[in-house]
Amino acid sequence: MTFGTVSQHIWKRFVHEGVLDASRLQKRITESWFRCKNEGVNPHSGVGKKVLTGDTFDRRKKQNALLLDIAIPYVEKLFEYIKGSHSVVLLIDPQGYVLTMKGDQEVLRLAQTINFVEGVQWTEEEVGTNAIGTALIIKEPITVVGSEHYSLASHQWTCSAAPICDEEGVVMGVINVSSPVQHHHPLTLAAVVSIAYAIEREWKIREQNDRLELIQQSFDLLQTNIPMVICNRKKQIVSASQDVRTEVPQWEMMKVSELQEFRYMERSCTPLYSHRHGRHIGYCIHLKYSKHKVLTHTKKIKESSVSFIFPGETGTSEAFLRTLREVERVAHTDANVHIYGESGTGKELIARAIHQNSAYKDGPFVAVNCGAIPCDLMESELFGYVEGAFTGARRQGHQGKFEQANNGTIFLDEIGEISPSMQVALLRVLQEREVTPIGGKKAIPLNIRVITATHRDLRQMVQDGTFREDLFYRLYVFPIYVPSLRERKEDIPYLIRYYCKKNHWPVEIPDVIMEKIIDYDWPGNIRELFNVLERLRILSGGNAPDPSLVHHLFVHRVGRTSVASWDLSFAEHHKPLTYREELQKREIIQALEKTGGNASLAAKLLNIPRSTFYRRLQKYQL
Ligand SMILES: Nc1ncnc2c1ncn2[C@@H]1O[C@H](COP(=O)(O)OP(=O)(O)OP(=O)(O)O)[C@@H](O)[C@H]1O
Repeated sequence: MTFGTVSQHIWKRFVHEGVLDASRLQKRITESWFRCKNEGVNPHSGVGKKVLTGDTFDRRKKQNALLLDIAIPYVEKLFEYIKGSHSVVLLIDPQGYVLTMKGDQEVLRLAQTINFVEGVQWTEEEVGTNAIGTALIIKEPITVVGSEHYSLASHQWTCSAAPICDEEGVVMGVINVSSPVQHHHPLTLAAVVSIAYAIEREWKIREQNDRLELIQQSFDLLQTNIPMVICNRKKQIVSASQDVRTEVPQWEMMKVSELQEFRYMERSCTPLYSHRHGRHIGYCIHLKYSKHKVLTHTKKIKESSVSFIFPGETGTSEAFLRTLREVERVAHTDANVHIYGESGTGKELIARAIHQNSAYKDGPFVAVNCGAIPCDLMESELFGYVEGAFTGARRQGHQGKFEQANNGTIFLDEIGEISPSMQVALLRVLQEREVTPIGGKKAIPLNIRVITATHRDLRQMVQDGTFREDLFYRLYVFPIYVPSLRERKEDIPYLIRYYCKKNHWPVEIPDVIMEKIIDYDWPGNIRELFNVLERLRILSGGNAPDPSLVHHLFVHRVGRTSVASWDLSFAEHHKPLTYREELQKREIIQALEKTGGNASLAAKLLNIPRSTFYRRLQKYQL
């Protein structure tokens, strides 16, 4: 039997054999099916399991009072016009709970048979691909028809949903219309999109009105001799006392937590309610001024009552904070994460942050640079080998990276560089969640979080046929973009302070150098910035850098930007070497010179294994 665009045959092949001809399915549905498979959603069920009732449901409705207040009249209006068309209209909260449901009686009864009722949580994780849950993840409107649903229980249904977002793109809820599949109407999606848009506009007007009221209330609340701010519900500042306004030039709509950078700490926080409608609209926050600036290597970010550890400098740019919010969202799940962004932007640090904030945090974090391992060594590096597996194998065998990372996280950097045969082997390990060392007979079960990264466009590689599509969907479950330093220039002063503190170099960078640094394009991103600082520190002999050093730093012109002479190599390859790496490179060149270019002898001379020597040759492009 065929419903909508997908035949049951395609669905069956995917759920039973994992085989999918993606050209037969729309992209969003394909991606969602892979997500469901990875999450272990049961394709043969799909009946609602988590249903809130009584007090718990009332509490949830209270939490979403504003959404309900704005959206209910639209839900009712829509229902008035689609009554008798065998449909139900639903309003859903950001966590996927159905807050209200209006519909034709016979359809409500049918919905009850799969527990599609008020209070149920209707997310991808609970019931598989469906318009509501999938719209919540992709933040786009979507229609899901018949067998496009991942789980069997919804195969008789067609659903169209549109997310309701605030001005910053945060999902506030979802509006959805569902019908038995034989009553599918192609224009339903247009209707839900229009309703979502109308709700968003009204939401915006209400927020503006609440903001005006907060400003009015602040006339009475703000006292000139006490530092304090008035904020909206998201703790963004709408009004501030005179001293805060003077000390913090960009205070307007800044998050209260960011005031820490200006030495203001939160002392007390009182909720404020509207005199017009009585709902909670914001906070009055008393501050205290600290003598010392708060600067930590490990920052705790408090956002919407979830705490999150980041082992580096966060800065204040929206671009990077957006990335951190994604990290925070995905860290506690099991989803495979793919991190992409230019070289040196901090992809490995992001991977570490995910590990440290996940359930695997007590296990190992094993990073593997797939681009640095020669093709023929890759399999033994990743999967290990047993004693006597091949000529030249170590006596006691070798534990592979997957096994080393068991119960923790494996970070496969430069995943785009692995060979086609390795892609097949990796896919097998990911599918079966076990690894068999070369020459071994026993498979080792894996309980592991997999994070991958690349500076290349993996999607393009799939289109070009150089990266397997099935492996791509396994790895690309939750992509995270790390912005380049050019996109977050306001973070540069924070990163400089971070570097100085970490290297016990308590100096002020002269304005003239700071300006040059901020002006520069940073093709090698944070790695290049730290490299430049390291040079600056060495040239200054550990003292405060002299402004005249600016001329020594920027002497040659390469391409469109000026770079220092010692930076020519990385400007060309877009990947700067650290000071240690440069020493290592020099040692290798000297050893090769001494041995007349004989690699084995050079490796012996340096007292390192030949495989390491070859890896370094490749790394330094010698
Ligand atoms: N937010 C940050 N705070 C402090 N240090 C950072 C930050 N981001 C990156 N770094 C530092 O910059 C350097 C490069 O970072 P990292 O190796 O994570 O980048 P990458 O994107 O993985 O690079 P590649 O693509 O070349 O592997 C490292 O020394 C790292 O510690």
